Amino acid sequence: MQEPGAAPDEVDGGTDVESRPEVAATVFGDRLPVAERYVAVLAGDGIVRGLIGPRERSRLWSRHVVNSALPASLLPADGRVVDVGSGAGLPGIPMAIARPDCAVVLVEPLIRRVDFLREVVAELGLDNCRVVRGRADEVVDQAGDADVVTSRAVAPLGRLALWCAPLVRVGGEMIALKGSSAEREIIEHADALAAVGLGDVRVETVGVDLVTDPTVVVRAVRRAGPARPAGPRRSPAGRRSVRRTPRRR
Ligand SMILES: C[S@@+](CC[C@H](N)C(=O)[O-])C[C@H]1O[C@@H](n2cnc3c(N)ncnc32)[C@H](O)[C@@H]1O
Repeated sequence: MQEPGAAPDEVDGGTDVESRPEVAATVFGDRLPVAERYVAVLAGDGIVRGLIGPRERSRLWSRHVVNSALPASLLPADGRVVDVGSGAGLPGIPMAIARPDCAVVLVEPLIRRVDFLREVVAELGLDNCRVVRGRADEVVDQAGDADVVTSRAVAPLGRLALWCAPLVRVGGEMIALKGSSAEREIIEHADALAAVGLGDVRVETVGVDLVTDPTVVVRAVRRAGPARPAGPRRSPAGRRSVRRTPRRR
C-alpha cells in the first residue's frame, strides 16, 4: 500500500488525478473521506500494480468510482450483495462505501487482484465487505443466497446470467452495469436469461439528475425454479460438455 500522504499522481509521471467532482459528496455523504482514500489507492497502488490503466487516473472519480456507486441506490436496506469479477473493486467497493448497511462480498478469481482487494478493504476499514477468491460458479457455497448480484465489465449478459443466477436468492436481483450495449444485450441474450430463471429484465439509467454520463444497468429478477439451464449438461462457463465417443479401432 502506498504511504498516506504520497502524491499518487507522481507515481509514473502520467496525467493528474481527476479532482473530486461535487456530486461525490451527494453520492457518498459522510463516507466521502473513505471514497477519497479509495481513489488515492487506485491512483497509486492500483496503477503501480497494474489493476488500473495509467490513463484512467484522469477519470477515476467520474468514470469509475461515482459511476459504480450510483446503482447503490438500487440496493435493498441491509442487503446481501455479491459483486462478481471485482477486479480493483469496481463496483463493489464504492457500493460498500456508499451503503454501509449492506454486506458486500467481492468475488474475484485472480490472486494478484484478491491480494489487492483484501489490502484495500483493510486499509479503508470496510467492515461490511469481504473478499472471496474464486470464479462465480465456484463460490455458491460461500457467497450464494444474495439479495443482489452486481457486475461491471465481466462478460456478455448471457454468460453473466449463467454465473450470477445461482448466487441470487429467489426474488433477488442481478444488476449488471452495462453502458450503451444494454438494450442490444437484452435482446441477444433473452433465451439465456430465461433459461436460468431471470425475468422482468429491464434497462435502467441511474443518476440522470446528478451526472452527465449516468450509469446504465440491466436489472433482472430471479424467479423460482432451477438457476441452471435445462437440457444437455453444461460446464459452469456455459459450454456444452461433449461426451467423446471412443474411436473405433
Ligand atoms: C475487465 S475486469 C473488470 C473488473 C471490474 N469489475 C471493473 O469494472 O473494473 C473483469 C474481471 O472479472 C474477473 N472474472 C473473469 N471471469 C470470472 C468468473 N468466472 N467469475 C468471477 N470473476 C471473473 C476477472 O478476473 C477480472 O478481474
